[in-house]
Amino acid sequence: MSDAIKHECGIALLRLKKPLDFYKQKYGSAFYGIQKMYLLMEKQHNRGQDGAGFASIKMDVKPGQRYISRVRSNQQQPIQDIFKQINERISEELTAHPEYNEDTALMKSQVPYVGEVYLGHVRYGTFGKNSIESVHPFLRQNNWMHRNLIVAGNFNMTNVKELFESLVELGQHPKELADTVTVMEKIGHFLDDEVGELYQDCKNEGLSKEEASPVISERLDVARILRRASKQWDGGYAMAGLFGHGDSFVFRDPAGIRPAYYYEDDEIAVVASERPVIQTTFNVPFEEVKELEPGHAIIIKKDGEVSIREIIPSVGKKACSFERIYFSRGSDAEIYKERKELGKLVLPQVLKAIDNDTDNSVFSYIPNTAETSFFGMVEAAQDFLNDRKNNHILENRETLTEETLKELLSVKIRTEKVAIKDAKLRTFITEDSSRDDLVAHVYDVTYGVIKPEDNLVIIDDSIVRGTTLKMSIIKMMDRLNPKRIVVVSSAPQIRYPDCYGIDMAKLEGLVAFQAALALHKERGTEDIVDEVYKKSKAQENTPDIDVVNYVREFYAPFTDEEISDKIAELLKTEDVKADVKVIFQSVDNLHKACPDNLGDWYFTGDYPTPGGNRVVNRAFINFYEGNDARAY
Ligand SMILES: NC(=O)CC[C@H](N)C(=O)O
Repeated sequence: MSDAIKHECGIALLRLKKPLDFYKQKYGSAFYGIQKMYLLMEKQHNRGQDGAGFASIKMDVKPGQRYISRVRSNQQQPIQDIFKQINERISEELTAHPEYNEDTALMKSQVPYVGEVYLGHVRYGTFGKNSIESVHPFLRQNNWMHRNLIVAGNFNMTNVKELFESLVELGQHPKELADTVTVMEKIGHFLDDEVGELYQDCKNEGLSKEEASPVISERLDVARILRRASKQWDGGYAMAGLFGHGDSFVFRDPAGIRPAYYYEDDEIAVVASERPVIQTTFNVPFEEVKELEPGHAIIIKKDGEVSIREIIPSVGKKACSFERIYFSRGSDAEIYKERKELGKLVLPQVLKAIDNDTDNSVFSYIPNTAETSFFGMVEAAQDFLNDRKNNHILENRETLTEETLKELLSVKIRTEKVAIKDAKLRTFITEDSSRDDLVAHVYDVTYGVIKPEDNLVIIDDSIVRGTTLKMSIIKMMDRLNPKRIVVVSSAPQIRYPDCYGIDMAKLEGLVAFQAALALHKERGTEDIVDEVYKKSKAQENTPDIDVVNYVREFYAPFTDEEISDKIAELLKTEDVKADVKVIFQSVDNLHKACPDNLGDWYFTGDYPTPGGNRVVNRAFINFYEGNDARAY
């Protein structure tokens, strides 16, 4: 990915089902859980680097003992930072009290972070700022154990403002507008309600208040709380939560937009945003890590019982395809295959752009996420070349000599590592032209591998704004003097904003949008732009369910190729000598390659929740009115 998009978040929930001593005996450490959490989080660091947080719960402690620990950071290396803090704190205790090492129960009662239930989070914000207050997990404290709630999520709701207002209507006074607080308070409200009802039952059964507490924990119906809390949620989410007494859950939205995977055996239950993270941390095979179904929650009760419950009926799975294209680590067995397939499926268009001249073409990629699709593209190019060789041999069967055959077989697909990502260069000079020169050097190139008659084919996983392509990559490639630069996107054109957890909420930033706008200007069809605005404006107060995505009409007059060609024009600065072409995957091929992740709203405008249409509507109004704001 050459464009930096802040996106995603990662969650990790771990429940140790056995007493801590078990892990000490079997794995040699009472810190087993903390170490595994470190791995689960570090191996998801791709999902969030603005902040990281960790919370743990000790079960069955005596009144007066601390049982919830939490640490959060928004420092440069947030995961490292929180584990450094945890480590220092634990070391302090153990240095002062070496006897804890011998007694796990004592250690648990005295040393922070040592517990049975853990929740970790890595964050890229999609709402609000990057202050430490916005870093998950969020904590809602209470003197009743089961009313304590800790929440972290990979999510974005399209209707946070309405959710916030409905809390106010309930008589609440939320102390922040952070979306996570809003969601947490919703759960908290119904938790309180549930506890109230259960207490009434206990009272009717003749239990004292003290006796009622553990019974309430046991009977707490987490699925019911989630069902009631999520009634008005419109968005993509994998919400994770812990209750003070030890119950925990992860709940996935009814379209399965955000991912969640889990694994369970008799020692642990674990949930994470990506499958291979669980595979590698606990050394379990692919098949044993399950995907949480859309609209379902995994609920882990304090007694260790794990259940998968339907919370909201699924509206049809529309899992985010961007997870497959770019966000998730490519070490997932399926994702790896899918990315290769994306590279393979885009090749016919590439061949067209280079007039089938593979002999005078060098294939390369933008590091690192496009590497896998590059392998797929090259394998397909090799197949193409082999076919050509076959045909040639069959046609010239009579005249072939050993020498000509040898020569023929020596022809290969030329692949090179051309683009190199350099360390972030600080733009210390603010004067425009010097700054542009520095920006150009964000990528560097390998010299000496391109001939002047060559096509240089370079694949990227996707093109969002195109800024780095324009300001750096294409300029640097041009220094190698190729005849033509073909930029290939393994994903289709990004035309619409995201509102489900990727921070891509403004239309005017998208290069496909800029291209369509330029085409309207060029062809004098700006009345369509005005028309789309008028229609958008007219439905500003329409209920979400009835809002129509009129932004489609903005793109409708143009073919995909016309937009691609215009993008190429926009990305080619005056100084660039080579011919520049840009190629995008088709949406059909995307679905072919990633058949289980059909969520494609950023490419097609088909939003899987009603709130999506409101967001795209608002995004267009924002663009037209020059309002530089997120559309949710
Ligand atoms: N990327 C995400 O999932 C972000 C989570 C949440 N919306 C936040 O901004 O904190």
